Amino acid sequence: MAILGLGYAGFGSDALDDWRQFGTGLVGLQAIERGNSLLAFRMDDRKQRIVIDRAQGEGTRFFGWEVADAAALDALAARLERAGVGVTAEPQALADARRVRSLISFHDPAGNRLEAFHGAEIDDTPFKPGRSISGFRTGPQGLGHAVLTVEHLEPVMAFYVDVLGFGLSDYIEKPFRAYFFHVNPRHHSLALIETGTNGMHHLMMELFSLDDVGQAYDIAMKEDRVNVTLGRHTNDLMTSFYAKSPSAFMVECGWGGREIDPASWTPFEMHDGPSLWGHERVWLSPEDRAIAREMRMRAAAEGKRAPVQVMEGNFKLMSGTCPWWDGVRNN
Ligand SMILES: Cc1ccc(O)c(O)c1CC[C@@H]1C(=O)CC[C@]2(C)C(=O)CC[C@@H]12
Ligand SMILES: [Fe+2]
Repeated sequence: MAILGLGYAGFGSDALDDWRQFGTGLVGLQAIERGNSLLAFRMDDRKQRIVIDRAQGEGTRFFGWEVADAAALDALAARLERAGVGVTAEPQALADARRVRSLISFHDPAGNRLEAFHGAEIDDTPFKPGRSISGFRTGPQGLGHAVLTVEHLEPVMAFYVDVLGFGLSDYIEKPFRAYFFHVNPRHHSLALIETGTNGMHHLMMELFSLDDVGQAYDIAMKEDRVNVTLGRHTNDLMTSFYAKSPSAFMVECGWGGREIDPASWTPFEMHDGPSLWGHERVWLSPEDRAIAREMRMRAAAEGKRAPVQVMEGNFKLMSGTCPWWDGVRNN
């Protein structure tokens, strides 16, 4: 598959001070100041993973999809052009700003700006988290996942699957439509929810330790930023909560997501709802929260739970396959 992962993401926003505080103090990102207009965040050994740009309007966004090398980037550009998608070869100045060797840009059918790049720059100073956390699970799984809302699912899905080569992981048809797509062992790097409006729903970042998420939850509670309570998803088995970010989308802080084997994966329809437990939407009426809770508890009484192997996968990571772990642990 040409696309290896979600390498970076960027958002237009005026709220740089709020984003700095939110990113470092709640999520645990490392803030890098890039002049008056740009705030960059590191998550790992790369120079930047997320950028907030004051020069772009609130609501603008771009996603950086990673490919292996210059040949893969050329092949992807040719494939897009054959599919009738307009492709821009971006100048070196933008590649420098993105901290990559080279990139192209294009749009998905929902109007999201996509970039494809190779050669992410590695920083020569170790990642230094904004608060004491164990670190982010990135590497071959990319920065996390992005979830977009779309007016109509079909054309957007066709683009990601047929043109970009994303694989369908699973999907919900009722009571809403949501489709989950992978490009590597991360269960999904992209998901689409059909809401009738094209927009940004949330960005998920995965931490190495459940305590990192629990401690973020305490901070989010204190700052009144919890929008969806702590819970665990039925499909990627991620334990997470959703915080209100300073922009009009949520940030999901997660832990313990499963790995899949893209070569042997068969997509399926999810019939048991989005969560094994928790994930109450705080904006719902008490009555609607209770209805959703009843549904979860019925499934729980029937023994719905995650397999224990997921835990073993994470213990393996904790014994030192993460290159930036040692530098981070005692900060
Ligand atoms: C279903 C699901 C599995 C794994 C994820 O990382 C993930 O974000 C989701 C989405 C969960 C769910 C949804 O699909 C519809 C809108 C929901 C209810 C929210 O507003 C928060 C959780 C969202
Ligand atoms: Fe998510």
